[in-house]
Amino acid sequence: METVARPEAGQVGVRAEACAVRGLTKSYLVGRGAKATTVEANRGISLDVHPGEVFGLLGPNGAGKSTLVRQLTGLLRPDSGSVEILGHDIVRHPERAAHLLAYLGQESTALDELTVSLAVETTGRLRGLTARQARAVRDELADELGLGPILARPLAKLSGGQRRLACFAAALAGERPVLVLDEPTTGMDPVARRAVWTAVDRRRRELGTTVVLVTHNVIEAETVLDRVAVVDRGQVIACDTPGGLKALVDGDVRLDLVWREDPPLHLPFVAELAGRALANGRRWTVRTAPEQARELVAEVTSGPAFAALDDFSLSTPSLEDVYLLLGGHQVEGWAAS
Ligand SMILES: Nc1ncnc2c1ncn2[C@@H]1O[C@H](COP(=O)(O)OP(=O)(O)OP(=O)(O)O)[C@@H](O)[C@H]1O
Repeated sequence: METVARPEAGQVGVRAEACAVRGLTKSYLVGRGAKATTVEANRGISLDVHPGEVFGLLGPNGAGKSTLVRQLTGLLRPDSGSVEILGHDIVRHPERAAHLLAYLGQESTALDELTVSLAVETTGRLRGLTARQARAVRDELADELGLGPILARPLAKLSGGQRRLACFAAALAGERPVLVLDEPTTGMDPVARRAVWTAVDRRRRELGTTVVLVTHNVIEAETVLDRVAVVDRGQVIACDTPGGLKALVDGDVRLDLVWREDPPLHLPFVAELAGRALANGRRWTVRTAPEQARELVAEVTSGPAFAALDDFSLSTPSLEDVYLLLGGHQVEGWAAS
C-alpha cells in the first residue's frame, strides 16, 4: 500500500493546515439538451481548517456543504480552485485523500451487505491494520459506541439510525489524521447521538484528530465545535468560533412562547407581540433586549395570558439565530435540534 507523508512542523517551513481551500467552485449540469440548467453548488469557497480542531459547516439544505466536503475527500473534482489536505494537493492527487482522511458520507451502500462487525474490521484492514489489530479496534469501537447487540447483523437489515452508527464506527476504524463527517447523527436516538459527539471529542483530545463536520444538529454540535463556517447558497457567509459568531447577536435574548390553543389576541400586549413574533404553529419566537424580555416574561406569567400558555422559555442566542441574522434564508431542514 502506498504511504503518504504527513508534513511535520518545520518540514515545510510552516505547519500545513489540515485543510486549505481556496476559491473553490463547483457547478452541476441538471437536465438535458435545451432544458439543461446549471446549479452553482460552490461559488468561490475559501477556508482553512487548523490541525486538531473540530470545524463545523452549517447551513440549510442545498447550501453546498456536501459538495464542499466531497471535494475535500477527492471524490469530486472542483471546476476551479484548490484543496490541500495536510499540505497535499488533493485536486492533482485525489488518490492521496484516502490515506489522509476518513470520510463518512451520507450514503452507506458500499458496506450494506456486510455485518457491522465485518464492515468495521474490513475498513480497518483497508487502512493498513493487521487482522489482529482490526479485530481489537472493532471490539473497542463496539464498546465505545454500544454496538454489541448489532455486531452480527448486516447493515442493510438495520434501522437508519443503527446503520448510521455502524458507518460512523467504520469511519473511525484505522486512525486517520483528518475525519470528515457529513451529518453523522442523522436518524439517531439521543443515546447514539451522544456517543457520536463523545467519540468525536475524544479523538480530538486524545489523538489530535482534525474533524470537519457537516451537521444540522446545531445545539448538540455546538459543544464540540471549535470553529464554524456558515454556508449559504454556495458561499461562506461567516466563519468564527461559536462564541465569536454569537457575539454578533449579543445583547439579544430569545423568548419562546407556546400557546395551548389560539393566542389571546384580545390582550393588548399579546396583540402587539403578534406583530414582532416569528410564528410557527402554536409557537411564537421573539428576539428582544434582556430588560424587555424580563418585562414580557413578567407580563405573560402574571396576567390572564398565563392561562393560555402551554410553555415558555428564555434563552441566549444559538447559532441558528446567528445564521438568520447573517441573511441566510430560513428553509425547511434548517433545524436547531
Ligand atoms: N449530483 C448532483 N447533480 C445535480 N445537482 C446536485 C448534485 N448534488 C448536489 N446538487 C445540487 O447542488 C446544490 C448543493 O447541494 P449539496 O448537497 O452540496 O448541499 P448541502 O448543503 O449538503 O445540502 P443538505 O444539507 O441537504 O445535505 C443543491 O442545489 C443540490 O440540489
